[in-house]
This record gives sequence, structure tokens and C-alpha cells, in this order.
Amino acid sequence: MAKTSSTPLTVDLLWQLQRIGAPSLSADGAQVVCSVTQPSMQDNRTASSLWLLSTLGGEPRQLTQCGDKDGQPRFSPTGEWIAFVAKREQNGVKDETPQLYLIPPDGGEARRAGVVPTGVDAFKWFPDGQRLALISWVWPEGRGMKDQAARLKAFKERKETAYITDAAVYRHWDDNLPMGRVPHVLVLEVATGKVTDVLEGTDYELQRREPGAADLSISPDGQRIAFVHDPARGQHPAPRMALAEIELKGSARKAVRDLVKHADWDFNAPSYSPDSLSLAFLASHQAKKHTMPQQLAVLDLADKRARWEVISAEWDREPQAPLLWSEDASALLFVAEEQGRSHVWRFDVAHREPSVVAQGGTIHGFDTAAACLVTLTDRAAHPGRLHAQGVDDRGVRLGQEAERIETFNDKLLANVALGSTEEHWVTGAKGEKVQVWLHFPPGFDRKKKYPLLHTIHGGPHTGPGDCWHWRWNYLVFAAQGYVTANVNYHGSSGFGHAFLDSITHQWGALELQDMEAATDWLLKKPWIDRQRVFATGGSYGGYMVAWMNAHVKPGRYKAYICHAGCFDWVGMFADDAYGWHAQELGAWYWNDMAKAHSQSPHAFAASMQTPTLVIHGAKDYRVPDAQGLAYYNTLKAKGVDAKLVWFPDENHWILKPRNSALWYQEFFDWLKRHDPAATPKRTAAKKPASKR
Ligand SMILES: CSCC[C@H](NC=O)C(=O)N[C@@H](Cc1ccccc1)C(=O)O
Repeated sequence: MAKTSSTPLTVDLLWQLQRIGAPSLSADGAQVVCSVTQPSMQDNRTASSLWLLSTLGGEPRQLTQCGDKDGQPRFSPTGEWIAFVAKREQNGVKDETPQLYLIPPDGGEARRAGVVPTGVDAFKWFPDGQRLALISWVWPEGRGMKDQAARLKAFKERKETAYITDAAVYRHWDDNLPMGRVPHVLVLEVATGKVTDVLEGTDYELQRREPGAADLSISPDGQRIAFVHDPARGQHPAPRMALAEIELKGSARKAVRDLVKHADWDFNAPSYSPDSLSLAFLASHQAKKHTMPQQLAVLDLADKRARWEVISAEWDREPQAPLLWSEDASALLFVAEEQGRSHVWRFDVAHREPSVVAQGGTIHGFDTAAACLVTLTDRAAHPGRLHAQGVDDRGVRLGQEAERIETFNDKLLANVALGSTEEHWVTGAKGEKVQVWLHFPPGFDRKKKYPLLHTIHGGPHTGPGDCWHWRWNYLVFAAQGYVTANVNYHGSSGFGHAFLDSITHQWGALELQDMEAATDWLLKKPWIDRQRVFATGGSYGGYMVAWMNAHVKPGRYKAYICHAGCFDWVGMFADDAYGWHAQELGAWYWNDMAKAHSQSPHAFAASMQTPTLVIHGAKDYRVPDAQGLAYYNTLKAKGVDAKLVWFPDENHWILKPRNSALWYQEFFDWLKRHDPAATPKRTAAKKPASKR
């Protein structure tokens, strides 16, 4: 039941809430460290600090003061240190790039672990707690850290600003990848601070799209590092990754070799087993179909012929990185989606049997040690929370309820009337069941009528549901009085491969049928006001509302809001994901323009008449802002009521607090402006110029 208090969930309150990062558990399972991000609307920024919590009860303790971006905290296997990434000024030295810091769990001053001129993107502890493997983007022709520092200095002091590349992969989401550099594995010694690039002088490099800790695994004896590498070295726009292994002699490279490589498969998330007998990893049979899920696979490390096998082929769900082994090496633990939620799963390797160990909501991180499992979980009804629970030595959950180990946002939310969330299913395209999440305003009264607001998710291969979203918060929308619907249309993830793959080469068709089936179902509800129906969406959801503007009878939806929407699949070739277009749309545009246009809203612009708010960030490389500008310009040229909100300093997501508050305000103002029941807040919408 919704709380009866009167405080609604407002954007202002949303931006006061603290944001908990992925937890790391100490080896004895007694302590947890995580980052906590505190936004400041006043300062228009966010700051993150590290907090120490206990799985045995007691209040959390702040470990570091609000640094700029204290992040990725990880307990050392021996429990002696917590390592984290930060940019700081210490002992007269100001970090120009993120560095690795160490702090004792008992607190005190963190110290820089060593100097990595090109910065630290991610890291993994060695089992002995005496070394760390780091990921850093280095100049491949560089030799040693001094040379890297000199090259970085020269690059920063150059007067030219051009970004020059001959790579196929040179951008990711909103970043130009570091020009002239490639991601390598470095080894840092805790005792000396010495840093060694253990791929220096080789042709090996890590995968370029956000290489992270899950791309590395260190063998229990500390003598080998498995890593995800790109055999095409950035020269293929849709590369298939391989796994390789560095053999160490101390902190130096002794050898590097391919470990798992196959032209038809994409591999990632290597994970050595605690008994050193196996390497687990994720494998996707891309040659079979580009939508093939990542499946669990295991390599027998004793097998001279390096044979590996998929062990989850019978399970129609998709494990996500990272893969953690149970302590007895009998099972793998990971997160996987399941019909609008995600859980921590345990997969018994011998019996090939999955089971849920920790239920979502939506799980955003977990860790396990010493028969304890800690999770970071959110729901539509609350932001991320940390829970701890006992698991037996086979990694199977003990007892029913996990214990919450923090109350970071409880006080702020104590008197907030949140509204409620329900899961429903409708018959959609192909006569198949389609999941619809409904979020109701606080104090919802079935005898009254409410406006309907569709919030269409992006992807298309994602499957949100029972989750807390900072940028598209379902209950913030509901608090404004909307029944808010989230349809997991055909193509969404978490419902099996066939459902996800069903839209391939026909983007827009089945999804539209699902949206319309959900709207038809909702229009039959006595508590929906048929005259007050709106649809909004971001990215692929923005594509969907543009597609609906061209394919749905005007008037059914009073207005649309298109955030970072794909509008024209030919123009979209400027995006950072262009390598996947042909697989998804069915052809390269130059080979079959009609095929591209048949799935492209711009090709149907003639029929667009519904008022639309277009929002886009200039630094968006996934859906370049030209897409939103073209859509807005098209509507203006046609005399359709349209408004543009363009952010010169934001990317695919609107991340600065003040810009996010403005985003929500413009969002609600647009809906009110086109709501027949709303008293006009400002002068009536300008009459569009004569229809052309
Ligand atoms: C298929 S390529 C990129 C898919 C990716 N999300 C996963 O489902 C993505 O970035 N989706 C964008 C929309 C988009 C689709 C195709 C090409 C570029 C962008 C999104 O919805 O965030």
C-alpha cells in the first residue's frame, strides 16, 4: 500500500538521494566497501566517497571524504588494503589522470599506489594482495612509464586539436577513444609502486569499448593473467573478441599467447577457477546470428588442445559479466535478466543447472566471500540498496531474507508517497504475451480517470521493469499524476532469444504492434482518460515515438517526447555503433537503401502530425544529435508543433543535476501544454505555420 503522507517524489528529491556503487566484500565476509555518490543541485555536480559497512550489523562508516570521483573500491584478498581509483592532489602532486589509491580498512590517509602516467581505467587484485593488474591506454610504441609520461606531456602540450585515426573503433558512447593509444594490461607492485606494461612491445591489446575489470582474470597462483583482446586491434567495426593469456615471471611478462579464439564466436569475461583447473568465460555464437546470447563456457586448462565447451546452451537466459566461481569451484555466480527483473544466479557446472541465489528488482552489483553474498539491488519503489545474506559453501543461499546493511536514503524517503507498481501481460504482436509494467500515482483511485504516459525503453535489446531509473524515473512521472506504462516490446531482453531476435531486419513493426496492443488494453480501463494519452521514449524509445508519429493515426496520442531518438538509419551511420547496423536492419544502406528506409522514421515523415518535444545532447556519439535536429527541423518545416531542447554539454544521457532538472521540467511542461485537461500555464501553443 502506498504511504499516506503528502510528500510526492519530486525531481528535487530525486537529486538529493545518494547513489550507491557496486559492493566489494572483504575475504572474511565481514566488511563491505562501496562508493556513495552525493549529487549537489547547488554545485551542479556530484561527488563520490568510499564507505565501509559491516555484514554483521552496525552503522556504515565514511572512509574517504568526497573526492572528485573516488570509485571502484576493492578489498585486497588479504584484507590489508582497499584499492580504489581517484584523481587527487597529494603531497604537492596533482593527478592529471585517474590513479590507483590504497587505504587501510581501518581508515587513515589513502596513498597513491604508484604512478601510472596514462591513468588507471580499471584494476584487479592479485590473489596474494601484493600486486594489482591495471588497465591503461598507452602509446603502443612507448617503452616504459617514463616514455609514456613524456608522450602524454607532449600530447597535452600540442597546439593542434585534430583527432586523427585510422581505426574502425574510435568512439564509444560519448568519448573519443584516446588518440594514438591502445588499452594494455600493467602490473603494479604494492611494496615498491613499480608499474610494468606486460603487453609492451606485443601486438596484443584489450578490447577498446570500455575495457574493465571483468575483462581480466588472474590465476590463483598469480602467474597468469587472462584477458579479453581484439584480434582485429580496432580495425573491425563489429569485432569478435578472443581470450589471451600473459604468463608472468614476477611482475614481468614471460610469454603471451592466445587462449580461446574462433572466428565465429565472440568471447568475454574470463574467470579462472579457484582450483586452477578451468577457465570460465562468456561465448556468443555470432556467426550463427548476431543476436545469439552470451552463454557460459568452460575451458579445461589441462587440455593441450585447448578444447572448450558451452555449458548453458539449454538455458534461454543470458549471463552477464562478471563471472564469479563458488569457493569449491562447483558453480558460477553471475547476474542475468528474467522478464523485467534481474537476479544473482548460481549455475552448477557439473549438472548444468541454474538457480536463483538473490532476487531482484534489478541487481546492479554483487560480491561473495566466506559464505556471504552481498548485493546492490534497486526496484521501481526504491533506489539501490545493499543486502547481505549467508550462502553455503556451495554458494547456495541460506535462509529466506537477505539483511539490509545500510539506510542511506531511508530518512529522505521516509515520508514520501511513492505510488505503486504492477506487472501485467497483454497479447501483442504474433499473438504473443508482452509484459507491461504500470506505475500508479500516489493515492491512486480506480474510480477516477488518469492520463496515460508511455515511457518506451531504449535498446532495443534491453528489458527494464522493476527498476529505479535516475533519468527516466517511473515513479517521478507517476507522482505528476500519470499512469506510467513501460512495455517490454518484442526485441526486449530477458524473455528468451526468440523474443529478442523477433524484430531483426524489421525494426519498428512488431514493437509498434505491442505498443498499440498495450494502449488498446489500457484505454479499456475505466481509470484511463482516453483524451489524455502520451508517449515518450529515449534512444530506441525515441526512435519508437518518431516511428509512431509516422504510423499511428494522429490524435491517438496527444503529444510525443523524443529524447536522443534514432530518426534516419542512413544518417545514423555517423554513430559509434555503425558496425552493427547491417546485422540489425538486414543490409548496409549502400546495398539496399529501401531496406534501411523501410525501418527509418524519416522516410515516412510526410505523415507526421503529432506535436513533439525533441531533446538531444550534442556530445552523444551513440545517437548523434543530427538525428534529433533533423527530426525537429522536419516537424518545423511541416508546420507541426515542435520544441527543441538541445544540450551543448551533455551526451546520450543528461547527467548534470541542473540540466536533468531542466529536462524533467521541459518534459512535464510539454505534456501539460498538450493536455486537454491542464489549465494552460503559459500562452497557448503557437499556432503552427500553415501545413505544407
Ligand atoms: C544494435 S546497435 C546498438 C544497440 C545498443 N543497445 C542495446 O540494445 C544501443 O546503443 N541502442 C541505442 C539505440 C541505437 C540502436 C542502434 C544503433 C545506435 C543506437 C539505445 O537505445 O540506447
